[in-house]
Amino acid sequence: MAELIFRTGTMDAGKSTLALQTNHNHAARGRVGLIFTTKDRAGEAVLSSRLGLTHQAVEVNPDFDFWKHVVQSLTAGARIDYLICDEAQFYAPAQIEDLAKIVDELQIDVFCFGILTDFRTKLFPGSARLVELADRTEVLQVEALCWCGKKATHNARTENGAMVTEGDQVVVGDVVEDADVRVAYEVLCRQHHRRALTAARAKAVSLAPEPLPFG
Ligand SMILES: Nc1ncnc2c1ncn2[C@@H]1O[C@H](COP(=O)(O)OP(=O)(O)O)[C@@H](O)[C@H]1O
Ligand SMILES: Cc1cn([C@H]2C[C@H](O)[C@@H](COP(=O)(O)O)O2)c(=O)[nH]c1=O
Repeated sequence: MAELIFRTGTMDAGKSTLALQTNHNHAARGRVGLIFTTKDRAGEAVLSSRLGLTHQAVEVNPDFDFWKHVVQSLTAGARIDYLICDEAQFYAPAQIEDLAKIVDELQIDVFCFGILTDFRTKLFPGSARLVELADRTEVLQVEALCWCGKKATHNARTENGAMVTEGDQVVVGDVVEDADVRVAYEVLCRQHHRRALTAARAKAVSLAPEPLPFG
């Protein structure tokens, strides 16, 4: 039976790497797959991992029709055993529903990869629909860490080095600790996300001079 699988984790957890490994492992056994992504940091129509691997992909725009694309390919004689779908948090809920239909009606495995929540800790609509529809939702085993050493569970957005909790849900960016980068991201544990305590702020606080003792 084909399956819809959602593999999730914070930013920088290794999702795109796993997407490329999944493709490699299936292709190595003679299975034929299609690769999709959207808004990858490396540019349009490319799936990139921070480990340096990249693969050409179909860019999923808001009006992209998965069902039509797959049915047209099959009708033209192509073989499709599986789909790899990266940055799936950005897909529209209707596109996720089409992926579920592809699994059920065409018996094609669909492997989705993406983050669950945004910088405000709110679910992305695409990820919410995946959690609702997937046969399995798996959290990546390789854990990204908060600066304190605990497992990172949340994605923080920084603007000019300071954590923000307001703004557009979608802003493409990377995890970098550099106050000169206008918009960046940092993974944190819940406690430090709640307190807006990023690595830079924690360092600044720990370097602040001790107040003079009174009396
Ligand atoms: N120089 C490096 N050496 C070893 N591993 C690295 C290096 N740079 C990045 N990584 C690994 O790559 C992971 C990020 O991979 P990536 O697939 O781009 O993440 P995601 O798609 O989840 O944002 C990091 O968590 C780390 O494990
Ligand atoms: C938290 C958050 C992230 N994004 C963007 C930033 C990146 O371009 C991607 C995540 O990519 P990764 O491969 O998982 O590192 O999502 C965003 O647009 N809004 C957010 O709130």
